[in-house]
Parts: sequence; C-alpha cells; structure tokens
Amino acid sequence: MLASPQQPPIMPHSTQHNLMSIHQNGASPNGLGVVDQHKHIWIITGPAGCGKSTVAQHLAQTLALPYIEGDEFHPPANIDKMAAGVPLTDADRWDWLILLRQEALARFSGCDTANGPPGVVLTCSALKKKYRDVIRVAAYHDSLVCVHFVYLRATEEVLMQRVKARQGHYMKDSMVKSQFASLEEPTRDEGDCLIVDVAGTMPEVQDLALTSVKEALKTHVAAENDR
Ligand SMILES: Nc1ncnc2c1ncn2[C@@H]1O[C@H](COP(=O)(O)OP(=O)(O)OP(=O)(O)O)[C@@H](O)[C@H]1O
Ligand SMILES: O=C(O)[C@H](O)[C@@H](O)[C@H](O)[C@H](O)CO
Repeated sequence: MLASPQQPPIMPHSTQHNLMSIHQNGASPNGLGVVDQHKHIWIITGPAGCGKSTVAQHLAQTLALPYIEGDEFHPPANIDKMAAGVPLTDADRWDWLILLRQEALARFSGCDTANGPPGVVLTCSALKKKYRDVIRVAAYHDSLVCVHFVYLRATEEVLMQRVKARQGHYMKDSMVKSQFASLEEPTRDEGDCLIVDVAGTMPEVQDLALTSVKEALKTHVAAENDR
C-alpha cells in the first residue's frame, strides 16, 4: 500500500510566469486568440456522472487540444471493484493519480509550446483536495506548466438520475452516494479551481465550461502582462 503523498500547498500559477505575446490577428494554436509560452493542464473533475467526459470532449474538440480520458487509466482491479459496487479507497487511487499526472506531462515532453500543444484536457474525478494536490505536482518541476481544475458541480439527486439513465457503464447509480461521501468540493483557497454548475442541458453546460476556461486563460494572460 502506498503512503499518502505529502505535498506543500501550491499557489495558482496564473501569477507566476511571463507571457510571450498575444496574437494580433486572433489566430492561435489554442483557438482562444491568445498565445503564451505556458502549458495548461485542464482537469475536468467531479463525481461519477457529472459530465466529465461530455464536457472534456467538447473542450478538447473546440480548443483543438489533446484529450485524456482518466477512467481508461484505472487498473483492472479498480474497475472490478467499482463494477462490484465497492468504492475505491485512497490507496486504490494514488498510483492512478500519479499515472494521470505523468500522462498529461507526457503530452508536453520534448516540446515547447511553439511545437507542442498549448494544453491538454484530462478527466479525473479528483474528489478530494489531496488528490488534486497530487496532480498539482505537475507544475513543480516545469515552471511553464499551469494546472487548472474545472469542477462540475451537481446535486446527488441529479447525478443519481443521470447515472441511472446511462447504459452499459460499470459505474452504477448505487455508487453515487459513496462518491458524494468522499467529495471535498474545491474551495476558494485552492485558487486554481473553476466551478461550473451542471444542472442545465448538455449544450448549456458545455458552453458554460468553455466560457469559464476562456475567462481563466484571459485572466492568466492579463496577470502575466501586469508582471
Ligand atoms: N448536462 C447534462 N444533462 C443531461 N445529461 C447529461 C448532461 N451531461 C452529461 N449527461 C449524461 O449523463 C451521463 C454521464 O455523463 P458523463 O459520462 O459525461 O459523466 P462522467 O462524469 O464522465 O461520468 P463517469 O465519471 O461516471 O464516467 C451520460 O449519460 C451523459 O450523456
Ligand atoms: O475516484 C473514483 O472513485 C473514480 O475515478 C470514479 O469517479 C470513476 O472512475 C468514475 O466516476 C467512473 O464512473
């Protein structure tokens, strides 16, 4: 069993780096009309059924960024456990979280933003603050990496309905309660989390998430310009 990783708190990266330029003509690799030298990891988080995959695919497609489906990186033992209706423990999740962090960084390795993607979109439930801290370590060794969480907020009742209606998925609605029991919603103190209400229709939620990400990037750019 792995010990719980101890990490010091991390400050939001948006105030830490120098912006290179803003495109004058609006054309940019990330589709936002903004170019900077940073590599942004957008982690779409929340309990089972909150819409992580749906939102992440939309963001990745619209912004032309690589997309990593975090659930594909669970070891078979974790999937078997969840399919059997047994909630994962912290110990079940540490290696998976580290793997996701490595996978996101791998998309940037060996490339600067002129050659590689300016960001990556990753789905990960990241239910607890200490799980988010594991992902935040991505920024420790590369000052150009910025980590942002997009938390999809919903009530337990809404997610019960959505998971119940979903066909052919190992995660059944009986697991939603335990997901909420583990959930530590991001607080303002964490500084790098966007919160998106997912009560609306799918297109509404996708638009909200996209707008939030664009706003966060603009804020990042403005903060860099002020430095
Ligand atoms: N805003 C929405 N309104 C109605 N249904 C939605 C909405 N967003 C997603 N759904 C549906 O809810 C279900 C869960 O969505 P999705 O698979 O994207 O969630 P998820 O967070 O990735 O789930 P999991 O973590 O369990 O894989 C899907 O059937 C999806 O079509
Ligand atoms: O941390 C967890 O408990 C897991 O990541 C779950 O959230 C599932 O992977 C996901 O919800 C699939 O339905």
